[in-house]
Amino acid sequence: EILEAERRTWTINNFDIGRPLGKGKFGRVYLAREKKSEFIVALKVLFKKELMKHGQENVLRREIEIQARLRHPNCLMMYGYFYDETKVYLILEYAACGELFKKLQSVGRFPEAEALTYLAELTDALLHLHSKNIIHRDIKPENLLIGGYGELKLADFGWSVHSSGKDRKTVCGTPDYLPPEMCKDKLHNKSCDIWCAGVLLYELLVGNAPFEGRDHKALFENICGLNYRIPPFVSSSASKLIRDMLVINPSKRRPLETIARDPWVQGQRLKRDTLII
Ligand SMILES: Clc1ccc(CN2CCN(c3c(Br)cnc4[nH]c(-c5ccc(CN6CCOCC6)cc5)nc34)CC2)cc1
Repeated sequence: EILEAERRTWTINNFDIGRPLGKGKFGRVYLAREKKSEFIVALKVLFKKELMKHGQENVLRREIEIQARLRHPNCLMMYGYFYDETKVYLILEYAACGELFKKLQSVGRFPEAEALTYLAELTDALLHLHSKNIIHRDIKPENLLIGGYGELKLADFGWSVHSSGKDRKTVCGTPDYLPPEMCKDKLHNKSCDIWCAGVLLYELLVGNAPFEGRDHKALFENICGLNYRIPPFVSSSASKLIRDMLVINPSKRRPLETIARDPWVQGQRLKRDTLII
């Protein structure tokens, strides 16, 4: 019944508010329960004043319009939204196992099968977005959540955009993850998500991002010069996959379709049939 609620107007009184799940620049996310259905959600509360002060209104507008269109097991659902005079509220799916980067921090780096399972799930989510002509553009561990079955959930579509064929210009994303074309002349398209998925795979397997630099200039030089090393503990198959995605020329990057269908990747995928309590 929460889905039929899309047409309903929600207010904060429909929810019991639980513990805070995290704080962001423009607001907070709370665990919450819809009173009638007792359905558990994550309620993202954003302060209008803060959003206006930093000109983030259209980032939020895009996040809402894009997330409302997505229905995929590896994309965090948005069930609805509402606002009052000071705040905007997004009613989001609750990912029971938290944030991927927190898990990465606590384990250091993931075993290959787990890292490749996350990559395969991210690829499935990105193929869903690309099928709707949406580029995410800001893939990084901070924007990836883990659902109750341990599955990856792509979240935070604030920087996503419709890529209706013509290339985009807005520079966005996280410096470590920026593809070369976004560091240089800023024209980019869907293949920037392939680069970011490659940076993510590296970070999940190694524990830190491939490109570093004491400042943005040094970082961009390393990105555009493809200056990174893959440590010896990474298998040759995983190394080859990383090298096939971290390619300067966007059109030469390995297409996501072939990654999702790669027999070795499929063979590594963990089963996601046990709820993690
Ligand atoms: Cl405005 C803003 C405010 C905060 C943030 C940062 N996070 C963004 C993601 N948030 C969550 C969303 Br959206 C949806 N489902 C979630 N589920 C969780 C979550 C779930 C469980 C935990 C508890 N950990 C689970 C793993 O084991 C250790 C304990 C921690 C976080 N966070 C979110 C939490 C806050 C981003 C933007």
